[in-house]
This record gives sequence, C-alpha cells and structure tokens, in this order.
Amino acid sequence: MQLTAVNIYSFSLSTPANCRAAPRWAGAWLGAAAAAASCGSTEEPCTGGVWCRLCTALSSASPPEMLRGKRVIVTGASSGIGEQMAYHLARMGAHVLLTARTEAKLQKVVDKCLDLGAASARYVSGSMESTAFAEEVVKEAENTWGGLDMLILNHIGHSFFDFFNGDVDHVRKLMETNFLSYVAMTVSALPMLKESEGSIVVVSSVSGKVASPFTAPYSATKFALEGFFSSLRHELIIENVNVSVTLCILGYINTESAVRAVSHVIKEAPAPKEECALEIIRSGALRQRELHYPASTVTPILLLRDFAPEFLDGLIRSNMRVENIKRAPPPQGSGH
Ligand SMILES: NC(=O)C1=CN([C@@H]2O[C@H](COP(=O)(O)OP(=O)(O)OC[C@H]3O[C@@H](n4cnc5c(N)ncnc54)[C@H](OP(=O)(O)O)[C@@H]3O)[C@@H](O)[C@H]2O)C=CC1
Ligand SMILES: C[C@H](CCC(=O)NCCS(=O)(=O)O)[C@H]1CC[C@H]2[C@@H]3C(=O)C[C@@H]4C[C@H](O)CC[C@]4(C)[C@H]3CC[C@]12C
Repeated sequence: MQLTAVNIYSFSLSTPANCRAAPRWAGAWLGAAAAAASCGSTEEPCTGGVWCRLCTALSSASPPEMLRGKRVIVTGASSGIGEQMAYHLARMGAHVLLTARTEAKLQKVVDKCLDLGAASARYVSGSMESTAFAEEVVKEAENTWGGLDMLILNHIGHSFFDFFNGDVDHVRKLMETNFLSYVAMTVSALPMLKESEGSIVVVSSVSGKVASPFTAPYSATKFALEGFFSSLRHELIIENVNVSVTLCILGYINTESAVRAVSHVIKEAPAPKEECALEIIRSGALRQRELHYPASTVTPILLLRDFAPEFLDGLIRSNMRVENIKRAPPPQGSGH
C-alpha cells in the first residue's frame, strides 16, 4: 500500500486515488502530489460514501493541516457542538467567523479560539429567524476574507421535547430558523464556495431520517434539510460544480441543552460533544456524503428503518420513559 500521509492532529490521513471523494479535496487542498497518490487497493472500489471500507479506514484520521488558513463559518457557535467545532478549527489554524444570538458568549468563544491558535476569529450576533441576518453573516465573510472555504450550518432555534400542542406558529418559526436560514446562507455563499471548491456541512439528526415521538416540529425541519440538500447535491454534481455537501446524522449528544431537554426521558447515554464536533469537521473536510455519529447507534437505526420499520418504531417508544413527559398547555386559540 502506497499512501500519502498528511500531518495530523493525533492520527494520519491519506488520499487514495481510487476514492471518488478524495481527488476533489486532494486536488484543491493538498496539491497535485497528494492527488496523484494511490492506496493501490483493488479490493473495494470507492463509492465516495460512508460505506467504503477504504474511506472508513481513512476516516480514523483527522484533517487539521487541510484546514490551516481555511475560511470557515460556524453557525450556532456560542454553545454545544458549534462551540466545540470552533475550538477544533482554531487548533487547526483556520480563520473562523462565528455566529449565534448571544454576544457575550460569542465573545468568550472568540477569545478562546484566538488563544488556541486560530488564524483569525470574529463573530456576528443575531437571530437566524430572519433570512436577512443569515445573508448578512455571509456578506461579513465576503467583506472580511473575500472568499469562503467551508460553511458549517449547525444552529437550531428553541424547541420542546413534548407532545405536539398544535402550535402552528412555533412550527413556522422553527422552519424559518432551522431550515430556511440554512437555505438562505447556502444561496448567498455558493458563489464563494464555487470559487474555492469548498464545502457545505449541514448538521442534522436521526430525527431527520426517522421520526420519534415528542419532536414533531424539530423533526420536520430536519427532514426538510435532507430533502433540500440531497437534491442540491445532485444538481451540483450534474453541473460539475465542485462544492461538496455533507449531511451529518447525529444521535443523542451530551450538550447542555439536549441533556436538559431529554435526560429524564431518553434512557441511552449521550455521546461526547467534543468528539462529535471533530467528526463533523473531518467529514466535511473529507467531502463525505454523510456522517453517522455515533455510528454504533445511528447506523443500526437507519438499517432497521429500511428493513424493519415497525419493529424500530416499537423500539424507539420502549426506550423512552414516556411517563416522565409533562404535557405543556396548548397555545391560546389553537382549539385543542
Ligand atoms: N445535542 C444533540 O443531542 C443533538 C444535536 N443535533 C444537532 O446538532 C446541532 C447543534 O446542537 P446542540 O449543540 O445540541 O445545540 P445547542 O442548543 O447547544 O446550541 C444551539 C446554538 O444555536 C444558537 N441559536 C439558538 N437559537 C438561535 C437563533 N434563533 N438564531 C441563531 N442562533 C441560534 C444558540 O446560541 P444562542 O442561544 O446564543 O443564539 C447555540 O449557539 C443542531 O443542529 C442539532 O439539531 C442533532 C442530533 C442530536
Ligand atoms: C429538544 C432538543 C432541542 C433543545 C433546544 O431547544 N435547543 C436549542 C436551545 S436554545 O434555543 O436555548 O439555544 C433537541 C435537540 C437535539 C434533539 C435530539 C436529537 O436530534 C437526537 C435524537 C433524535 C431522536 O429522534 C429523538 C431523541 C433525540 C435525542 C433528540 C431529542 C430532542 C433534542 C435533544
């Protein structure tokens, strides 16, 4: 096996020539030498997806050198997984533009990013309920950097883990925050991403693939992301546009807001946000189609969805302490 290794965080990364996903980023980010490398494997031709054994082996690597000096927007970066992504990117020497609503938290994250070694770090605060703000964030990147390499769409608006109470306004607001703003940022960023042959990373959930109780509005926004960005991926490929779209399918992660919302109901232990954040960055840098994290729970769920959907539905309900859900009152005028 002949591999081109790239300096790595704690592992090593190689670029196989028979991997359809690799030459794209290898050519653009690592130079012709890396792109010409070959792993020589004839065992399993790569599909460019998460199922390729070769890619899976390679994905035990982290891509910090690939991100050095790259210009990255991270949304929802004031807490949780977004905050952790900002720190990883900073350690990798990227330029980061962070956004969320709470200015005080963003300032702290920016300060820490600078301490950790970010090439530069700044923030724009505002609410993604407005597509005008979503566009403003991308404009800020254009004005500051004159380009963009990676757009990480991660924020979510507040939702409830509860029976759906008939609040249509909440569903509309959540669609605007969790879905429409993602579309608006992508539209504004595409010219710069085409220019840099960059990447779009969409942070979604198992809830965007399989519905569970108590997440109706949230789940709807995540299913919408899958439909929109999977269609967009097709169109970019048809038009030979070298911008990758990575959809991150996450299970339960130990962020404060998630643990607060569901720990009294969900029996399983959450996966660590730090590792999750690193996996998201890696999957984007490697231009993977999808990330499943943690794979040990997400991958079996997706298999059961296709082969035994009713069994899966029963399993989902039986893994919840439904008796611990305290119904919130319906909104006024909902007729419930
Ligand atoms: N944690 C989990 O178990 C899972 C998470 N995911 C996904 O991972 C991503 C991150 O989740 P997680 O880290 O847990 O979330 P957090 O609640 O920790 O973070 C949410 C972020 O979004 C920001 N935000 C909230 N409302 C708005 C708004 N209206 N406009 C702009 N920004 C806003 C928050 O900052 P501020 O309040 O300052 O605006 C914060 O930075 C989400 O896409 C989520 O769906 C998927 C599966 C599981
Ligand atoms: C209910 C959680 C959303 C909490 C929230 O409102 N965050 C924003 C806070 S802020 O406005 O103050 O900033 C849900 C977020 C992630 C969900 C979990 C998930 O996506 C994975 C699982 C999917 C499965 O279908 C249901 C259980 C999940 C653990 C799911 C539970 C609800 C969330 C924690």
